[in-house]
Amino acid sequence: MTAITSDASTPAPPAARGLVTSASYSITVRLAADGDPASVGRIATAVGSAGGAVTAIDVVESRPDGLIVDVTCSAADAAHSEEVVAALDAVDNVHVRKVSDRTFLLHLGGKLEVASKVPLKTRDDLSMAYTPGVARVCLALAEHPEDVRRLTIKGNTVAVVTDGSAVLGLGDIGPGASMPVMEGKAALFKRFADIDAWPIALDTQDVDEIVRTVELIAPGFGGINLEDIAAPRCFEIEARLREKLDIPVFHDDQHGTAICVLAALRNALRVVDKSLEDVQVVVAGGGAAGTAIVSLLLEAGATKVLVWDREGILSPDDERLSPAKLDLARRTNPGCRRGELPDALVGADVFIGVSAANVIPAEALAGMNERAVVFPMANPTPDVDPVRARQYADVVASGRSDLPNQINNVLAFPGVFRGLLDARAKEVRPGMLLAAAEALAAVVGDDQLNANYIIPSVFDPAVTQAVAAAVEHSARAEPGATAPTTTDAD
Ligand SMILES: NC(=O)c1ccc[n+]([C@@H]2O[C@H](COP(=O)([O-])OP(=O)(O)OC[C@H]3O[C@@H](n4cnc5c(N)ncnc54)[C@H](O)[C@@H]3O)[C@@H](O)[C@H]2O)c1
Ligand SMILES: O=C(O)C[C@H](O)C(=O)O
Repeated sequence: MTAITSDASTPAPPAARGLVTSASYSITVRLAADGDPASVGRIATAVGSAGGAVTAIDVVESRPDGLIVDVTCSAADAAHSEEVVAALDAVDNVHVRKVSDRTFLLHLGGKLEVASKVPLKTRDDLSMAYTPGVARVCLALAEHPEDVRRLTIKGNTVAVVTDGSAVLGLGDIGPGASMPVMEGKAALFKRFADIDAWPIALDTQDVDEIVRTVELIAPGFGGINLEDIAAPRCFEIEARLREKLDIPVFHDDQHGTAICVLAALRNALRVVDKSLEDVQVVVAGGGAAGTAIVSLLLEAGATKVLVWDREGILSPDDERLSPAKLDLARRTNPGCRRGELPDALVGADVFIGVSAANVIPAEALAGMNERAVVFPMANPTPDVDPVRARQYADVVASGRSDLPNQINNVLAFPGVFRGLLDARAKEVRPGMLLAAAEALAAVVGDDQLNANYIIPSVFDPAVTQAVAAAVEHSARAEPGATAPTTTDAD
């Protein structure tokens, strides 16, 4: 648990600073209060006046002369948590005993465990689940390797593999520090698709070593989810693994994002009554997410896409470009248009931001066409302020959970892998990604669609089901994309 750090300056009240409380800055403060019945009310008032939100007050101990109380409340950030604690400490006859950060408490010991699916209560159980009975199953698999998916965890297990080089918006923080994200991803796989995923954080950023390591561990997995590996290394790693392995390899930061963006864009264009084939799209950020988004949009029928990155609008005649960006430029900008992001946005219908925080002011959107669609998705701070973007666009979506239209990969990857595993897919093909995006878009019915609801909630059970069914169907329809069916070894 981290200590909550102090800030010597006196900040303006949280509401005046535009702060919004969030469960991710949730604290539990243990307080000793006197026996005055009004104390609990004073405690709640103190939290509220400091801008915090009380979510629970639990009496831990009651004595004739006082109470020990746990107050749980949400704050807006770490500094604000400290203001809330200070406000509680200032209440007459109330003393702060301990402050716990609930997000850190939730991570104690990690977020995952392995559970046995078979009973191990008797010697008979042991004889079947382990030696000697297990040996017969091993020999059967040696004879019929195609049955490994059916008789082991392989058929329902995904490796979540990272090198810790591009973790969330945090950058290259290394394999150990990446583990909470990888564990979280595995927890989401289980929660939304009942897939047993395992975090694998590699202590190398060498492409050859990563490829070889994943190749070596692949026999025990039904799929590989590459996660938070920096571009352009991620492109080569994925391509080489796809070449070598007979299980699907899917870099979620690329393809999961692309599926969600295409789904959201399909619905946004329904709202503004424009078609993908006709709109001018501008993508900021030609990295992992941007490259995959562009590929899927082109696959889906988009004809006018420009990509902007550090070098300006990516153009095939720009000698500074890396091979990956050059390829992107060739596929999007044959006319060699040059300029900066505001130039690209003049006359554009759609802006998709997957670059970095605040790369343009909202005013730069003014040059876009009527009924513009703007998706600034850089996390945690979007490429352009999504609230101010509403002045210039009819539909706005971002990665933020505190605004409408949150685009998050969890809408896609659980269903994608559920479908791939159920189809016994050996590989991922573009048709499967397209099918996933169209199915995700279709979850929002005509009677639900509006500018603030272009993408469904991840808690809608129809989401994973629809994506999984579409991917499974698409995989089965693709010649050679699935493994042969099993024999009846039992
Ligand atoms: N669902 C989502 O909300 C979602 C999904 C994926 C990525 N993202 C966000 O999108 C962003 C990019 O992710 P990625 O995985 O593609 O990262 P990446 O590092 O592979 O790519 C980022 C690209 O943006 C460019 N870039 C960065 N800062 C720039 C600047 N100031 N000006 C111009 N170009 C700049 C980089 O050169 C790079 O090509 C991140 O903020 C990430 O959190 C959001
Ligand atoms: O995995 C996610 O949902 C987060 C996203 O990919 C991001 O990089 O911000």
